[in-house]
Amino acid sequence: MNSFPENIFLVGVMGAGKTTVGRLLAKKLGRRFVDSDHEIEARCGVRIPTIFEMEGEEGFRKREAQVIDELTQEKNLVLATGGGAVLLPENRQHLHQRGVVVYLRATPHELWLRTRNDKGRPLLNNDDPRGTLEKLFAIRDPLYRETAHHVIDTGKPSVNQLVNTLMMQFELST
Ligand SMILES: Nc1ncnc2c1ncn2[C@@H]1O[C@H](COP(=O)(O)OP(=O)(O)O)[C@@H](O)[C@H]1O
Ligand SMILES: O=C(O)C1=C[C@@H](OP(=O)(O)O)[C@@H](O)[C@H](O)C1
Ligand SMILES: [Mg+2]
Repeated sequence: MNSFPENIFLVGVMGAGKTTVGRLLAKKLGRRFVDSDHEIEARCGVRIPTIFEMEGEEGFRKREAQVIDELTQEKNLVLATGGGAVLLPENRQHLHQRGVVVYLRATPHELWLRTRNDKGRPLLNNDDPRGTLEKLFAIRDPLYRETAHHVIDTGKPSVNQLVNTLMMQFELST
């Protein structure tokens, strides 16, 4: 038995490292890892951009809320959410109340460097992805802070360093 929190939920803007850090953290803790985007894709049988094309962002958000409600009721899970998961109050509440939430934070510039070659994020497939990230950061940063129990800067440290820092932080705070 270890003293780590039962559920760990990662939030943050696109490119913060939720999927990458979450997967390694779960491996080190021997926990199940789920990414809400991957779960939505598995249920729909199509990739995220196709869901946005067919149902718009609104349709995607409904699917995301359903998946987050279900997954947050599990135990011993590391969950990487999509960057927009905090937009709905019900998601913020479920995440905050059902696990320990970590906000992986980075600057819009750092986020842009990490996402600029990846076409799998429909909200960034426009002429000004950098400006979009700045706007999303401004709107969502307060929502991530409201939802999270911990905030950690991910701009400089490696994925390994972040996972080690998180494991130490959980050990100290439980
Ligand atoms: N701490 C980090 N240092 C360097 N690159 C990172 C770091 N965290 C994530 N990345 C890279 O950034 C990209 C986006 O990471 P990802 O985990 O998909 O972010 P998110 O799920 O938050 O959108 C990936 O190519 C990943 O390898
Ligand atoms: O920020 C957002 O609204 C989104 C973030 C994406 O996940 P990542 O944050 O893992 O890239 C994915 O859920 C979808 O493209 C929408
Ligand atoms: Mg992700």
